[in-house]
Amino acid sequence: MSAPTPALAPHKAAFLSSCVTAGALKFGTFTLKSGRMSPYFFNAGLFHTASLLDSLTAAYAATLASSAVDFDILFGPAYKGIPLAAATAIQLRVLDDARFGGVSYSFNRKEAKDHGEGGSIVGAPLKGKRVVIIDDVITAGTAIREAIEIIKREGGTLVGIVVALDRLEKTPAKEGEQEEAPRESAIGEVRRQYGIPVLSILTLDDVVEFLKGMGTQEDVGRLQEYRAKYRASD
Ligand SMILES: O=P(O)(O)OC[C@H]1O[C@H](OP(=O)(O)OP(=O)(O)O)[C@H](O)[C@@H]1O
Ligand SMILES: O=C(O)c1cc(=O)[nH]c(=O)[nH]1
Repeated sequence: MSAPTPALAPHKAAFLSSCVTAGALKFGTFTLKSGRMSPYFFNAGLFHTASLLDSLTAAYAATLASSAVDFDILFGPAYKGIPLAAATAIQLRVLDDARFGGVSYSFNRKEAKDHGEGGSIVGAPLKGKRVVIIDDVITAGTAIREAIEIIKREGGTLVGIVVALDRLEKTPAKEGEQEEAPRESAIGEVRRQYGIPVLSILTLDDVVEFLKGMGTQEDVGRLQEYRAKYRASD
């Protein structure tokens, strides 16, 4: 294996290296939630050691802190968003206690609890609060739209979204649309529809650049082919 390509910003190359250490970025053939077949897959669940979770959530915190988004609560959609939101809240406080010491986290249950405290929200109540969603990946946008509905229903105001990876891919074809026709990404749709920033630590372009320095010709070729086929118009 050779060193990462110099075209990447150092913090992105460092994060990609920890993806490789965690085994969280895989190349092969994967079925996505949307049903699309992808030659790569990002599994945030594999950042499960203290040091890997530290490096992943430090990258979320740095991305959010360098933006102008003002917020009260980090919301992590079940399941993978849960540890990401909680650990990012700690990272933000470590980064700047005066600015972020009062930040809370919150998440949903996939099934509502019918005993004890009951309900489907754990952590900070969202009512009247400015909420940032912290999740791993947005592809077709199904998961993020569910999270947005929960925040609305609970009376919170969505002010931003941060994901680890922007796959830069167009939404699946709706009825009557041709699969090959140009379309916006789910991230682009959400940005436009809600007028909020959707930030990412990495994009597919970064993964391709990184792989050029680390991977096989075959994997690079398959990623480039996939990107050409599914790249969004925005
Ligand atoms: O944009 P989409 O097409 O919806 O796909 C992306 C989402 O799918 C996965 O979550 P999943 O619902 O599988 O839940 P998990 O966090 O429990 O793995 C992934 O963690 C993203 O959140
Ligand atoms: O689209 C998905 O389902 C998806 C893609 C990906 O790279 N990682 C993930 O957890 N889900």
